[in-house]
Amino acid sequence: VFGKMQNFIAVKDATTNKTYMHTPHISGGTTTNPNIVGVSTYDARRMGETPFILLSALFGFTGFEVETGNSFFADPAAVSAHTNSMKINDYFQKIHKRNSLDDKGMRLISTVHIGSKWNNAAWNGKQMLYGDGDGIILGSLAGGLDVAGHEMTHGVIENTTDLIYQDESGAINESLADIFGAYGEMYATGTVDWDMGEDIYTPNIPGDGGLRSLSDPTSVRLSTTYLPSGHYPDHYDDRYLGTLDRGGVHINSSINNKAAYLITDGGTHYGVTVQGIGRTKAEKIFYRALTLYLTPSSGFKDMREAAIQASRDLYKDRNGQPSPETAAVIAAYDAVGVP
Ligand SMILES: CC(C)[C@H](Cc1cn(Cc2ccc(C(=O)O)cc2)nn1)C(=O)N[C@@H](CCCCN)C(=O)O
Ligand SMILES: [Ca+2]
Ligand SMILES: [Zn+2]
Repeated sequence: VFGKMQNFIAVKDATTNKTYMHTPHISGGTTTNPNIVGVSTYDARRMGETPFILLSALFGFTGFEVETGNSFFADPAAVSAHTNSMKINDYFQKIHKRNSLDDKGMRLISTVHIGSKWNNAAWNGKQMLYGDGDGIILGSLAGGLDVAGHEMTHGVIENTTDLIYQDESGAINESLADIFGAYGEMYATGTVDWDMGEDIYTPNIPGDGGLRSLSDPTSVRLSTTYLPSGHYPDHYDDRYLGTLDRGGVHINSSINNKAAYLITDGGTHYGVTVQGIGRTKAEKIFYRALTLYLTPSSGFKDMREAAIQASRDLYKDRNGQPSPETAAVIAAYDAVGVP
């Protein structure tokens, strides 16, 4: 689960005489202009999410130096957060030619051990935060490569379309975070996996999937944080219309997640058959839709139109007929009932 020891540099801070992890990471980019993206990982020493985010906003606090000491075994949560951020950055660099989260080479900052047994991870507008989990429902969230991808994609979204984190635009924001979290993990591991957080979910129960499923959202019970019961929806007609979870941003995201799954791997859903086009095409369509066509208030219908237009740009219609790629996008959004 935890990142293996990687060749990161343990930097000794002369003043505190403590070492912490810092990696001037050369990632991707062109041979003539390698983009050096700094990577720094810190320890919150169980400071709660709220006080941490407050200190971060007020003083730019990032946490304390990671105690690596001279022991060979550094803090595994810190190692995982550190190396996972590098892997996801490589994904955006190599696949989408994006130079870090802001496309300007911004430093990748992670802080681990947020809160006490905190069953969550978050993006605070500036960096990734990881809880240790309670060891029952979740293990250390830094161990999830798709979790890092999810949080870092929030950073990409904030630096591109900045979808309003509420109701339908919030659900699209959440969905794109799950989608690029999944794509980034699949790219880095070379294996297909449509679960979110499977590496950290119920650490004592192997093989029971993750917190959310992109391939079959209804197969996972809704997490108690967002709704007391029920399942994630896989059709627009079943979308949540209440006020919990900022209007169901982590609930209705599953509708667009299902569409992305169908576009990528294909399938028949509520009687509509989609011929999948594979991740290498689907990820380009979603990235282009996010960066060129979506706006902050975009909802599901806009997401459908943006994906169709992005696909048409990349995979031209032929004699008036949509390409197989565009046909897949249209069929997938038909299948999940987005008009
Ligand atoms: C990225 C992903 C691993 C994480 C998943 C997550 C974690 N939680 C808390 C949680 C976990 C497990 C349960 C359960 O009963 O089984 C309930 C709630 N709810 N969702 C997640 O989705 N976090 C949110 C955090 C939102 C902001 C937190 N203030 C996000 O990044 O959007
Ligand atoms: Ca996964
Ligand atoms: Zn999220």
